[in-house]
Amino acid sequence: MTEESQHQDGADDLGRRPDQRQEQAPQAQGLQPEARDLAHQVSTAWRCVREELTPEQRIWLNNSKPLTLHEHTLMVAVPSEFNRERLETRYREAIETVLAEFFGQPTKVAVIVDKALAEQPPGTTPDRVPDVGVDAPQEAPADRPLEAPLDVRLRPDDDYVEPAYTQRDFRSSEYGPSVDDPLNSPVEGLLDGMHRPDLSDLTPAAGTFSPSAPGSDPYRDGIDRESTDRSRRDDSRLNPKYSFETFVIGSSNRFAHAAAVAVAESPGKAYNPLMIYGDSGLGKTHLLHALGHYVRNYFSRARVRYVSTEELTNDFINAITDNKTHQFRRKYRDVEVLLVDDIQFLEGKEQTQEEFFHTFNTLHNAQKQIVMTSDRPPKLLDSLEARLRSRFEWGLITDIQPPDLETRIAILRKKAAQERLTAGPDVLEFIASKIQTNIRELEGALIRVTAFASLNRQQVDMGLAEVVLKDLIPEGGEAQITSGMIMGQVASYFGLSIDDLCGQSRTHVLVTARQIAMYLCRELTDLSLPKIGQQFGGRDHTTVMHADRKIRTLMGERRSVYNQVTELTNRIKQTAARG
Ligand SMILES: Nc1ncnc2c1ncn2[C@@H]1O[C@H](COP(=O)(O)OP(=O)(O)OP(=O)(O)O)[C@@H](O)[C@H]1O
Repeated sequence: MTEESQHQDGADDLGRRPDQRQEQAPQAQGLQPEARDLAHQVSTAWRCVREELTPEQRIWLNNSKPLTLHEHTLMVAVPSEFNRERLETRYREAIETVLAEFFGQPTKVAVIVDKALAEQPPGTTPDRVPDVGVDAPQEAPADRPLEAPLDVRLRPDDDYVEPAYTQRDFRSSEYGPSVDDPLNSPVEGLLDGMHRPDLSDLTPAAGTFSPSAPGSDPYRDGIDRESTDRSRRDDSRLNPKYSFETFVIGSSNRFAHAAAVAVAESPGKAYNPLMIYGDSGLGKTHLLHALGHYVRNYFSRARVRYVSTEELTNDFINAITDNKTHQFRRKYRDVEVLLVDDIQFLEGKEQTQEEFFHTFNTLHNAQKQIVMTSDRPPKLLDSLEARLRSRFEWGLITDIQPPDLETRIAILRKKAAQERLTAGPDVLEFIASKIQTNIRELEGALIRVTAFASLNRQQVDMGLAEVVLKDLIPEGGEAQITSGMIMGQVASYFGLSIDDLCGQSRTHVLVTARQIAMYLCRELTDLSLPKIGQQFGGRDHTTVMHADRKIRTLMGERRSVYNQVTELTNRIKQTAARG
């Protein structure tokens, strides 16, 4: 669904009815009409809020800036955590009442902190979206404060604006995990990729990255040291490569990213739960891990747990079988942040739903943060209990859409730099133009191209990229590929049976064939790691992850593996195309 797609009732994705869309912003220059319209709506809505609030309420809006409207949520930046808390706890209702009236339907307000706004004298921040070139109507001058609420800028908590992307931050035992703790020491890859991302015009609000002040860490005090240490010894199972620094922001994921940052800055306080939904391979898991890293790095004592829904279900089944439900509950309830991936897999699992319902309530009541991802918005999770679905809608729901061409190029550029792959801008653009809907496939294509060049000791140029991608993308578009197809083709290619692939034998040929099959399942299907593991004789998701990484590496090192993978990909795609 694109931003401008239409709903049956004629409203677009922003919830605007046709009559509302007629009210165009006057003479906005340099933007597409839709963007101008949106910019105008957002700034006018925020101006209405200002006008409707009482003077005491209004002073808390000084130096605020409306950013964007996404579905039924208006996102606004304010200069400090203090302002944000005020707006959220005291004035949210008043603001949302005005917004509902303005947009003609319930509209939420989502507040993030941009400390750069504090540098502007109160009243100078325009109530307009930050797009250059929007010729929004003149704003009414902001009210002068009756008292100076923004003196909060002088509080030590809010003074702290350490740049977020320095190695020192992550080594610092003050803001981050202790360096003595081997599990918490800076992780390989995290520091490698620790440059400021090239966000340029893709950045929503630089200030959203400012970490909270050390003194504002709600988890520094009051948490039993022993339980904290115990939990930090526990692996929170976050992939070090999935951080905010390595996440490229574009219009397709800007809101989801900003929401994730807002939650990471104030776990349990900002939006609870946060639900990120979207199709496969668009970065939901990446954002979930990034949020987890951020919390672990900046709230030194917060316990973060990441789990896929399939593992959660397996864990629960094991807990019942082994009579260990007590341990299960502690594992998932004694945390400050619970990250649950692919919650759609709870569908049809009634007992796990029941247990998760109680876990959710316990965490939510204790103001512990819950973040979930799904392939659909909660209201489309048909086979989920209504009480769970409605709880998933309590907080903030945001989607991720397929990235546009510029974002795809930026992702490839970042990936190439991260993995030290050499490919010119024309090649990156070519790959990005060919693969449009799945970022995992986009990355896979880059790896294929660079691996082929490395094996043949050739430059990565357009000719080479065309040859490699021609094999990868069959004429006539994508056909549905299943794990069964992949396993069948791999088994017959290596002269094995499917039982062999799923069995326990560890002969060299079998291990390679099994790993290639797992890699291809990851690359060519939407199956999650645990689901792939299940198909291969109930193996753990970490085995699949290992296979995926190993084959990616071997493809660049061994011609035989590269050829096998390429040949198999062709055969599988041809089989799928034949139906
Ligand atoms: N905006 C982005 N910037 C950089 N890399 C990205 C971005 N979005 C996705 N990726 C990369 O694309 C790959 C797939 O992303 P991820 O696994 O997070 O997708 P997903 O939406 O969770 O998919 P699934 O639903 O299949 O689990 C990952 O390697 C991730 O790092």
